[in-house]
Amino acid sequence: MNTQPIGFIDSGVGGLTVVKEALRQLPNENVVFLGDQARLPYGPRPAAQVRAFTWQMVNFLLQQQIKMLVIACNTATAAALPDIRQKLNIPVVGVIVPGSRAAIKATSTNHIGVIGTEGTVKSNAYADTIHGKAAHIKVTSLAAPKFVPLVESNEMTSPVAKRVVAETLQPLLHQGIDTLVMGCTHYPLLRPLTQNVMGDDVTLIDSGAETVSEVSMLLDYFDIAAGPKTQATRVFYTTGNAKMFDVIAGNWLGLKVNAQHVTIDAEATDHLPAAAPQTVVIASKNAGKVKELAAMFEADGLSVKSLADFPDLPTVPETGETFEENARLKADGYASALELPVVADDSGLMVDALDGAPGVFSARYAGRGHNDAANNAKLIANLAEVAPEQRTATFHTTLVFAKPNDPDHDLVVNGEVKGQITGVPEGDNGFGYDPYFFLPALGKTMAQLTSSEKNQVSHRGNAMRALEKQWQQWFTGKEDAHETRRSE
Ligand SMILES: O=c1nc[nH]c2c1ncn2[C@H]1C[C@H](O)[C@@H](COP(=O)(O)OP(=O)(O)OP(=O)(O)O)O1
Ligand SMILES: [Mg+2]
Repeated sequence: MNTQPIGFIDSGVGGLTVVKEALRQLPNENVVFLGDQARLPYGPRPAAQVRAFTWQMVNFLLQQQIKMLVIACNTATAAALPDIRQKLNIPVVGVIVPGSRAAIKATSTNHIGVIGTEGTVKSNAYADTIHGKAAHIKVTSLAAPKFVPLVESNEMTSPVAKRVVAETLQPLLHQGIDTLVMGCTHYPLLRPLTQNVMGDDVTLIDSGAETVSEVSMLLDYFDIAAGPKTQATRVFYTTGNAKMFDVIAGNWLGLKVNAQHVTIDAEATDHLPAAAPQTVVIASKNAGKVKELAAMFEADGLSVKSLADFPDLPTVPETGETFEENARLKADGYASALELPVVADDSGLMVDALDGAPGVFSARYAGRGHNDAANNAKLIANLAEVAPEQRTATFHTTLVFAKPNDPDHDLVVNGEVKGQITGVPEGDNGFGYDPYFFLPALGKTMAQLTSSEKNQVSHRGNAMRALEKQWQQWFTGKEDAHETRRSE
């Protein structure tokens, strides 16, 4: 008989779904739980950082003399389980193998769906585990990054939750999936909504609950179970707000919970970057711009969305008088509407002989509506009397990167390229004024360049290179105020 506690760790309250199952299946066991809510969510963080945070939690629980460790977090299991298991001399259990095993047992169509955080999906841990045991099974994985914030804000049953769950799960419907792994310990708190969307014929696998069966078996195997006479204790720690934790944990476990707030080794984590986004939304309706910016962001390893992915979003009007004002309006407006980090571009052509026109009015030079042909015709007409050597012009781009609801900390960069306006258009690539914008150094118009050649010399490419130097640091909140303050 061993009355030392079993330790559970998670990024937040999600691990409580595992604890709940442990209280049910193993009522004699003492339990100590640590949720790292101060640094939640783990899902979007780089694996190396998740590993570092997980080790800090482990070290905290080792001081509580735990006899077994349960990593009640899929993201942490995917990133850190092998390393931790190898270095500790107590049994260490993760959630991915038990969840995979249960899913294989449940499926009869041999098509399993997996929902998880970006980190878990990216690690491919479920697909690899399932295929390692049963290669013939098809696994379709989907990141559901919006689920964790819903649970942590105690929004499990709100209309917002209902809409988010329905929208997120849409891609998994009508594919023959008969088993869905809830591959994040937060997700069972959204189980009723999830079941409703997937339909009653789909078996939902609660990886956490399956994990407790494994814990139970290992307690017997190592002969370290607590005896029947134990007066079991349950101790809860959070690195975040203890009151909020008590509310969610109390409701979920049906217990009076009195969590203690703890700080775990914050000093050691100071140098670590906060989570950088893995997806950027390019807040533009111009397919030409989106294509160019997407190519550059994708080369940096980010996935890209554009406003075309959010067709119902109202258009943000460009009422500013400068490129920067308009780019800020678009970036701030769309970032708040989408609750996501976005990049906006405001750009245009400035012709010296026309005193900088069309400038910020480039898109509507010939009137409202985006008609490149009409804009170009007006440009050429206005330059009819201007000699070729006086047709010098500049393309300008202002890019603004914005976080949701934080317009005072936008990251603003500019890029330009100089050229000449030709009388005869050349080339079919690019968009807008490209066929008339001649680059003397290359002997070609912008429309005669491939998109990657254009990115190497263009105003947008130059702005993007300035952005690449700064955005990671800016995103993690350690930006240099000079680079981000309003430049007017
Ligand atoms: O590389 C370029 N090559 C050719 N033309 C370009 C370029 N870059 C901007 N332009 C022109 C197109 C448009 O006439 C105006 C931008 O207007 P601007 O409001 O920033 O963009 P937009 O309305 O087309 O899309 P959105 O506001 O949704 O990003 O300058
Ligand atoms: Mg526009």
